Amino acid sequence: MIIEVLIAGAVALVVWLLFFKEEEDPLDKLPGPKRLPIIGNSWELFQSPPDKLLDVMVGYTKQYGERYVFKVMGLRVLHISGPADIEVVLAHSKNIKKSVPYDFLKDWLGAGLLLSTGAHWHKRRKILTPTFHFNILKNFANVIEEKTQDLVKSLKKKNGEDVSLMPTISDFTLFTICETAMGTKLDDDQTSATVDYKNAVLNIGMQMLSRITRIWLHNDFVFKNTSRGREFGRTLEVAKTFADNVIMDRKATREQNKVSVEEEVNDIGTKRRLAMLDLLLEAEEKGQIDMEGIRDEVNTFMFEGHDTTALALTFGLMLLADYEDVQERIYEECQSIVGESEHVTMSHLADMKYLEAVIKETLRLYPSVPFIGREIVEDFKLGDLLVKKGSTVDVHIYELHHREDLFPDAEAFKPERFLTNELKHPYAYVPFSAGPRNCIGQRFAMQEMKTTLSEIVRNFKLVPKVKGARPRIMADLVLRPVDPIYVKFIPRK
Ligand code: HEM
Repeated sequence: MIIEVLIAGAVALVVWLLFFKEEEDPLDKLPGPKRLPIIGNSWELFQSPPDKLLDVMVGYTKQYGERYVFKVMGLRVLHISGPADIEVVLAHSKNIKKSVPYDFLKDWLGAGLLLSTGAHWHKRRKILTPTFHFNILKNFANVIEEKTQDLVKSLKKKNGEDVSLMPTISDFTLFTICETAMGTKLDDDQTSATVDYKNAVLNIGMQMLSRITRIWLHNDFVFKNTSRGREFGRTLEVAKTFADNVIMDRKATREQNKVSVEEEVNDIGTKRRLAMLDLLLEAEEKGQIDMEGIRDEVNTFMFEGHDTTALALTFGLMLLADYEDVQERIYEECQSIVGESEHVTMSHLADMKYLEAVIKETLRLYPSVPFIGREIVEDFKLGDLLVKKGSTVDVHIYELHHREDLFPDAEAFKPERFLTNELKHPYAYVPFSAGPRNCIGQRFAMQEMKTTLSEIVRNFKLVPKVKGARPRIMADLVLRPVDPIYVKFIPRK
């Protein structure tokens, strides 16, 4: 470790002496932790334990306000948490390039939708957008409902014992994204592969965080030749092999059944399942995407499509267990809409306004994606402040959602605040981001979360292990509980 630090220091000094002549920049006038010559705030970054980065960032926002600058070597990172600034950044049509830390994922997610930029991103977004069209989501409804029924059955078998939420729920969301978007059923005999995949995703997040804090590992060549880099490579292989198997499985099914996307779209209402992966495989046949591109998208959607919703559901169930009155109100809403009907349908879901408010409030308090980073490719202005090309902007969704001026009594769980749809600013609430790079899967996510929570509340009363207990949280790619969360699911009579 000491050697790594000394090498980093020596390299930084040589680079600075040889090439560096800092230009003046309006961002330098903004507050922030004291920036040292050459290294800026790299030392603070290095000193922050990766699992405490969220706390450190929240602390800086409290200390310096809604705009502060953190400098990593010569790179100025502007951190913002005010809705007006966030609107300008997220709505910008040119500044859609992701920031440096996202590059650390490129050996995993490649040029998939989350990481790509420019014309490549536009082309992919156009191919993939139809996958989340209302009619296709309607087609997914059967699968989501079926998976939810499986979850309810497995929770009933627990006989009211404490259930650790995250592993249980992330199995459910992983199985659901595989069976809907990928058209691949994960059989029980794949359980160990599923666990390996989920652990790999967790490790990737942690490894990425520790790389962020060690700036000498930002360089790919250096990183790949360290033990951390080699370990990271092995972890990626586990995640990528899982995705490859899903692709092979769907390819084999298509070849056996001669599945066609056209046929399946026309078959809405039947049990046939249309998959995003089919759309990609058809695009491959038309020469619009190659196999590597498909792999990148499958890795991207499998990660984005299961981890984000698992976290939102986990935090949501934790809050419901604590707030019996909220559970009862959801139950009554479900009874009045669904009645004794066996299954929840899309039109039932559309009427569940209170449940929707509960989900929104959960995502306000615990946004699955707490930060978004952009590398600025074109100068732009935030009011009077010029933000120059080459800087980075970090959008702090977490702090935005916790502002007292936007959400009075901000730390309290109050779903009613979303019943009136009156936000104090159109960008006060952006759990799915906004603008051109907003979340492509948000309607899918809402459908899945509504189906799951309504079925769970229809079937169980939720009881917390310890009332009012809250886990410590951390942010890697997503916002995670550090401690396990346990809830009892007591079957309703
Ligand atoms: C509660 C659930 C979810 C939340 C809170 C969420 C949030 C977000 C956010 C904030 C972004 C912007 C990230 C950035 O700019 O760096 C994003 C992008 C994305 N999300 Fe989601 N997401 C959720 C569920 C899903 C699901 C279910 C899918 C897929 C089925 C998905 C697929 C994606 C993809 C592919 C992108 C990149 C879009 C692009 O850049 O064009 N997400 N999501």
